[in-house]
This record gives sequence, C-alpha cells and structure tokens, in this order.
Amino acid sequence: MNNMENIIPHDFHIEKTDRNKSNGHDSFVVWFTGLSGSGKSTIANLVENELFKKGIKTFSLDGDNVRKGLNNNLGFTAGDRQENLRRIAEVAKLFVESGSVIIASFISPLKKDRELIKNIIGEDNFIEVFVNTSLAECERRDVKGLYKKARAGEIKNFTGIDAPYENPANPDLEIKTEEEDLEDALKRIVLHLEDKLKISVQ
Ligand SMILES: Nc1ncnc2c1ncn2[C@@H]1O[C@H](COP(=O)(O)OS(=O)(=O)O)[C@@H](OP(=O)(O)O)[C@H]1O
Ligand SMILES: Nc1ncnc2c1ncn2[C@@H]1O[C@H](COP(=O)(O)OP(=O)(O)O)[C@@H](O)[C@H]1O
Repeated sequence: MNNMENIIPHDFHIEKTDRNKSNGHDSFVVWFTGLSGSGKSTIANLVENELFKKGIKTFSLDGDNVRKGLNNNLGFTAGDRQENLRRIAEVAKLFVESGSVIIASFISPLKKDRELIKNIIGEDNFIEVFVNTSLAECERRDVKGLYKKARAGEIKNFTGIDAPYENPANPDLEIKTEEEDLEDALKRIVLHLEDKLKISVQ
C-alpha cells in the first residue's frame, strides 16, 4: 500500500517555462536506444559536448551513473529492465522540469517500455534516436567483451543473443553507424535539436 491518495502535490511557483525563459532554451529528453555496442554512448557524449559548448544546460544519464547507484538492485530480466527504465524516465522528467536537456543512453529494447518512457516524460519532451547498428557489427566491435561472454553462456538475458531487441518503428532520428560518418550523424542530430531548443546553436 503506498497511500497515493494522501499525497497532495504542492503548488510550486517557479515552472518549467520560467526556467526555460531564464536559461534561454527549452528543456527535453534526447533518448538513445540501440544494442550494446551500437554507439549510443559515443554519439551521446559528442552531442552533449556540442550542446554544452553552446551554453545549454545538459546532463547525461546512462548505465554508469544509474545502474551503479539508483538502480543497483536491478538486473536484466524483462521486469528489472522495465523498472530500470521507469525510474530513469521519472528522473529524466524531473531534470526536464529543472530546465535541463537530458541525454539518455539505454538499450531500452522493448517497444512497450519505450512507450512507457514516452508517456512518463511526455511526448512533447521526448526525442527518440535509434542507433541502428547490426548485431553482427556490435558483436564484431565487442567493446566490453560482453558478447563473447554471452555467446559462451556466461551472461544470461543478453540483448541480441538470448534477450530481444525490437527496432523502433518511428524514431525521430535513425543513425545507421555502418553507413554514416560519426561527424555527419552528429551534425544531423544537433541540427534536429536546434529547432527544439528554440535558440540558435550554430
Ligand atoms: N544481459 C545484459 N544485456 C544487455 N546489456 C548488459 C547485460 N548485462 C550487462 N549489460 C551491460 O549493461 C548495459 C545496458 O544497461 P541498460 O540499462 O542500458 O539496459 S536496459 O535498457 O535496461 O535494457 C550495457 O551497456 P551498453 O553496452 O553501453 O549498452 C552492457 O554493458
Ligand atoms: N559511426 C559510429 N558511431 C558510434 N560509434 C561508432 C561508430 N563507428 C564505430 N564506432 C565504435 O563503436 C563503439 C560503440 O561503443 P559505445 O558507444 O560504448 O556503444 P553503446 O553505448 O551503444 O554500448 C565505440 O568503440 C565506437 O568507437
């Protein structure tokens, strides 16, 4: 029992729009989804650097700062992934309220979980970027040696091996890392965000 009926929200005076006006830009979430090793963190880092250089308030959320802290009691079953992503979405929503552009990089493998994330954050504040790299290429890169372990049966429920990844049907942006240069992809993403930020970021 969590007694939600007894939680009565306080009416705060400073709203998102006030913070956005003060910061000179809108706030929202850029959510990178894709297989392990697809390039989410690499691209997300570059995007954050570009925005930060322009004086935009940004913050990155990824496995390193979330799965080791807030979500250190969660693993990789379908239920744990959903709870991982639900909590992250709630945190991201708070950051958006605070006026930041959030760069989130999580495998987020299932359509229904990405729908949940979008509903929590709000469609208007959510930009989905699908980092589309084939499993074969991710496995070839094997940045962290995890595919090798998964193939050897040392890691269970590994995305792409014995756990599913469902491609997004309608992402706001799709980056095919085997076909497009990193620099070109970066330019394309920043260009897309320019409009959303409602200020010039050239
Ligand atoms: N079983 C299994 N499946 C997939 N990934 C695994 C697994 N075990 C550990 N790892 C490492 O954890 C990172 C993925 O965590 P996420 O929070 O992004 O996953 S999820 O969105 O909840 O599905 C992922 O990081 P990235 O490689 O950066 O994607 C892996 O390094
Ligand atoms: N076009 C590209 N975009 C992103 N990463 C690329 C690209 N081409 C090669 N890579 C390499 O692929 C790897 C992706 O790893 P990483 O960014 O950690 O992936 P993820 O965060 O999705 O697990 C890095 O070693 C990166 O240098």
